[in-house]
Amino acid sequence: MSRPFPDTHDAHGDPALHPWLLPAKAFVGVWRGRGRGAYPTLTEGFAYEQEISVSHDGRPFLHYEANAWLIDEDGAPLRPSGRETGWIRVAPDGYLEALLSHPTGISEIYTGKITGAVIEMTTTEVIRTPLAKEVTSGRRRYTLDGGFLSYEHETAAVGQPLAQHLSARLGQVKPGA
Ligand code: HEM
Repeated sequence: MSRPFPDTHDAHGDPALHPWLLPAKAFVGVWRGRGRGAYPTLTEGFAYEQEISVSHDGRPFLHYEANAWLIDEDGAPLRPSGRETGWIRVAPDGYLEALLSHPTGISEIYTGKITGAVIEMTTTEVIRTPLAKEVTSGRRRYTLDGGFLSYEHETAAVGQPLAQHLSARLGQVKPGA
């Protein structure tokens, strides 16, 4: 039985996007594309594909979900990789706060700002379970440009200061595609 109030990836349909989320309107949808990763502790970089979903149910928050898998040089999937899920809240002036949770025992709280087609956000707190790797902070910048969502993600972890971990460019997946 389907739920009576499912999330939608449509920022223009029913339910209407809550007015507080208007600064984030263009980010709502399903995005899919490729990225590259590295970290000072890793001997080599890696390539990945990722799908990011940003949806809403008419209330003043967005549901964010991202799934990534490593790929070889031909783009063939190798194995599942980073996943995260969480919630994004936005104020009418573009102030943004996000709670993102990872299966690796890490929860990040970000605050930031949406300025036109750019989201910039930095962690105020990272909470870890006893088994988690030592991740202490993060910084992300998402940019919309010509129907593509690109982002850069830096993280401070395992004794390293903030350093680039991920960089990707995703295209919008049209409904029904
Ligand atoms: C697209 C999402 C992501 C992908 C594809 C990805 C991929 C990887 C890969 C391939 C590694 C090397 C170890 C391994 O093979 O598992 C790694 C390590 C690591 N990643 Fe990510 N990652 C992602 C997101 C994240 C996020 C969101 C964080 C932090 C919150 C993070 C923190 C780390 C840390 C701390 C390490 C270990 C570094 C070390 O111990 O040397 N990753 N990641």
